[in-house]
Amino acid sequence: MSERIERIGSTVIENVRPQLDAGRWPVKRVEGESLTVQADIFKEGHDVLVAVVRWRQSVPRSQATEWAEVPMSSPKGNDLWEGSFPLTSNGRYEYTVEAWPDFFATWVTEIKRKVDVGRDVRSELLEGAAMLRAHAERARQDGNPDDAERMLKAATLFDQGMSPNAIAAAVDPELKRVASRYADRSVATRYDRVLEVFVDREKARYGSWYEFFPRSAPRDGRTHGTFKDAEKWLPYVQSLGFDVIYLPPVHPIGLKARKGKNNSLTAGPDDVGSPWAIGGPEGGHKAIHPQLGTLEDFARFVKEANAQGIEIAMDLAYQCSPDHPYVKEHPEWFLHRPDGTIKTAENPPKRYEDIVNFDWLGPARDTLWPELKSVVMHWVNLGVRIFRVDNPHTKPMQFWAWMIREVQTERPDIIFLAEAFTRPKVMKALAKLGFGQSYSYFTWRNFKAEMQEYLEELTQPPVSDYMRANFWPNTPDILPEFLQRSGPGGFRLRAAMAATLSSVWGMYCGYELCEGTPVAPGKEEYLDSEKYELKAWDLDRPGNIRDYIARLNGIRQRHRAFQLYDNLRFHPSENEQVMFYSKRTPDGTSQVLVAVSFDPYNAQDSVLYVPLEELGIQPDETYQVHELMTDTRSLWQGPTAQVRLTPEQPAAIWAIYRFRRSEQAFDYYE
Ligand SMILES: O=P(O)(O)O[C@H]1O[C@H](CO)[C@@H](O[C@H]2O[C@H](CO)[C@@H](O)[C@H](O)[C@H]2O)[C@H](O)[C@H]1O
Repeated sequence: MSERIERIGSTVIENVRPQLDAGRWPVKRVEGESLTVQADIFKEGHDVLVAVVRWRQSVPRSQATEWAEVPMSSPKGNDLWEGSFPLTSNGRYEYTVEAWPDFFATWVTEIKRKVDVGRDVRSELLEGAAMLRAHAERARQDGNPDDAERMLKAATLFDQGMSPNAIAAAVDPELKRVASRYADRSVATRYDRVLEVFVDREKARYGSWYEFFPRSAPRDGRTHGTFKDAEKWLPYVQSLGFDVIYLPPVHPIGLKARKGKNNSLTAGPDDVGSPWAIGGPEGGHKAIHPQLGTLEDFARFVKEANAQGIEIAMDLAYQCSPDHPYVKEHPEWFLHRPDGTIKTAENPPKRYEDIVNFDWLGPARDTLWPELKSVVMHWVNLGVRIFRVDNPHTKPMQFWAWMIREVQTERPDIIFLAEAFTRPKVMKALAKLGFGQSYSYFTWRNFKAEMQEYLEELTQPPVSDYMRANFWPNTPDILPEFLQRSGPGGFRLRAAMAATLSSVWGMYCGYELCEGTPVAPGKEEYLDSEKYELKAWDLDRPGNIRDYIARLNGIRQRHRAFQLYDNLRFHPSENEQVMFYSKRTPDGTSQVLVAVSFDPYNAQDSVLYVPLEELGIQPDETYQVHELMTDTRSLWQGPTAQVRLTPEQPAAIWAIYRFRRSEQAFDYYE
């Protein structure tokens, strides 16, 4: 028989899920969750089947465990089986499925039927006795003599022929349970793949990001900031409720081909250059820009931020200014033109004249790749645990797959965010191969139907099994057209959407000030972009929406439903300008409803259809809602509610409280 046919086994295990691309990549979960594994399992005939999920933790190696098993069940009896195992800690786990026929249990089922219709079962009892002796032998070998004894006693009784005692023993559920432990697993089928799940720490799923340029920290637009200046921003960022600070590159910046203000190709003597043009005489990817400080200053900044409950996400831009030490020391790492010059980089239609690219798959990759991994580990050793990876889609997939797996095998707590705005399949492939978070098209979804359709795709399996979209209403590269015309109402509503639709969101400094002037009509770049100059940020600027942002983040912190990613459900709202959705924790202890307007200019009214059944509310039940943006409470009853949203309050966020009858009185719970 061919190996292929052999592998089917007598018990068939098919359609094991979750699994990604035939098991090529791990699915993703977060520590504290469990993984529910499902499979279609069946066998010819009517044998009773037993199935288990086999699992073990494989990374970190210091916590690797032996294979363990959890039972699977098929509650509906339709050959669909499932079982769950706990993902208690950050790392990589393996799992597979095994199933086998339990012949003794089958025998019990059959003998019951025969006895019920008065058949002579003497011969069947002898078969049962033989089976129990084989089971007893396995029990003895496993070191369980008591179980062996119990089965042998029943076998002796069966040998003595048909008696009320023998029949009673044959159908005794306890005997069946004991025997089942020693079923003959040499006939088991094991699913022919070992699958993986990568279990991130919670920060991969829930976080509120704030981006700022530390070199602008003094806020006068003239003085180059240091990490010590940036430390002074920590209380500000904290007051807005953010818990991750993402810093654009903090390395020395090249002089050759340095860009000037507003992306000009000629820089003046005082121009600071784009921080993504990494590398100068002072060092490259492992060095700190001398005007920002020293490595020690950086490490201190990270420590101070951590002490204030904020993690630092570092930019990982694998590219070099022509002045980078690598260019001189390792010319073999770069892509050269036929005339011998090194090629400059681009992300069409954008051109990056101040940087050059590595020759990713060239003959020197065996030294290049380990060096690039060592860049990550260098910063990890200084306390960084999150990396925002610049333009990963312009580098080969196999490099990322290798690099992320290598890093996370040593340090599973490291999280990588893919800054890839490109074709959907490419973005998904990056997520599959290991990026724990991804940028998304949220930034450009301006209408209800397209937003709902996109979110439904992102937050449901199979995509939610491997991709977590981090929603950014702006970045230093992107001032969306919508915000250029919307006024503060638009800034409020886009922030409310980002912060309540996804459990991970972020914004770039200036958003809270409603900064919305483009470099030119029809362009998405900011005028006087901070990418090329120091900025004088007046954080108290009139018309700012700091309180609004802080309130949104505070709600996210207090209401756990917002901290989960795949729990978003849309519900009908009669007005096309108003989107209505809910989020709840699986145990129902946190449940929220959100209505948000797409109109930054006018008030919008809508009738909302409350998903009473999903929220566990009876049709005639009165429940309390607490609108969290305005801190107002109301009593609702029935399947509809009315909302008015305005540019000042474009989102309503309700926590739901149900009345519970206690012995003394009614009290309510979330
Ligand atoms: O290409 P993306 O739109 O994904 O943008 C990211 O990568 C760019 C290249 O690193 C980066 O561009 C900035 O740095 C370049 C190199 O110094 C410079 O030539 C560009 O003008 C500047 O915008 C961009 O900021 C980053 O988000």
